[in-house]
Amino acid sequence: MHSLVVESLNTGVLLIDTDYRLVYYNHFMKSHPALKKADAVGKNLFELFPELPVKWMTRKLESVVMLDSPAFSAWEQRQFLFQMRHTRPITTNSEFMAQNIEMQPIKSPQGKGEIDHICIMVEDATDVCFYQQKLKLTLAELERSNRTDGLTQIANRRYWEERFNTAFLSAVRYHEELSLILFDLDKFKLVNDEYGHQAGDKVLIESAVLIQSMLRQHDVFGRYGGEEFAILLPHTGSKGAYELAERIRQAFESQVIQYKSHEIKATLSIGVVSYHAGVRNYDDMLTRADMALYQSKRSGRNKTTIYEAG
Ligand SMILES: Nc1nc2c(ncn2[C@@H]2O[C@H](COP(=O)(O)OP(=O)(O)OP(=O)(O)O)[C@@H](O)[C@H]2O)c(=O)[nH]1
Repeated sequence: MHSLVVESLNTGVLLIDTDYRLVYYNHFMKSHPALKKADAVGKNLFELFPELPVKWMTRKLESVVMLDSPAFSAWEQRQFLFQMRHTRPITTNSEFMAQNIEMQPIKSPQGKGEIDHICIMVEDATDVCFYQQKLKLTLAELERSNRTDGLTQIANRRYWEERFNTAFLSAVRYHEELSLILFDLDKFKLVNDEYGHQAGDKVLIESAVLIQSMLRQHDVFGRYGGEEFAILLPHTGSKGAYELAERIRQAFESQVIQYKSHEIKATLSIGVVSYHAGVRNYDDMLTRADMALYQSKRSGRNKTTIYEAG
């Protein structure tokens, strides 16, 4: 009767002796290729299952016998010990069953009161593993979309400001160089009025792609407002920032955006500011970049102005 119950379990059960020879395995374990043949009983565990991590598992099994206490292996650390295909109708990142394993010391009734066997239980954790992976991916995607501007797919204002704040504190603390480029599309209202809002959107999207391609990995490019963008340049002084701003302005000026039968051209007005002792705080730096940008607009647009103190 007992063996019938163990046979029908939806958990794998293996019984081995203290020389690691297989004594018994239940029906669940028969889906393992090594146990498909009838002559597995009596064979050494590690010969039967070459996928087992011998050193690690021997240590575990020794401790089960020596300490008379169970040992475990969770799928989070080792996805499986026994390489068995899972039978779930779901797509996971592995064709193999995720397993939680428990190794229990056994004193057989006919023995001398010492531990003479170890029972290894194999629980199928594929479902949990699958849903955890899915949750992890969903959370990562949520985090990404929380910091991304929906139209241009670059950093949104909140995330950009967060990064700017951190970079600013680091520049103050470690006396690092830090620059900021703020820019705004010129007469963008006319683009919308002349070609429609969708055309305007396309200009914003393609402009973001063009500019992103000109930046370094550590630069943080964000959409600051409607047609206003900001680039944070860590470890960059005013000369480097100005040169990059000019490169961007010129590339932008030469860019032609195709929308239906229209060829749309646009220009940028840019303000550049670099961190130096006179800058009191984060807002101060932004205000100065904004003043430089305004100066570019006032002096005819399609210009780069670097903020000069005084
Ligand atoms: N298509 C589109 N237009 C936007 C978006 N966000 C802001 N705008 C438009 O950008 C225009 C900004 O206009 P203004 O602030 O007057 O500035 P401007 O026309 O660029 O003129 P200057 O900045 O003075 O050169 C407005 O028409 C907004 O509707 C957007 O996501 N998509």
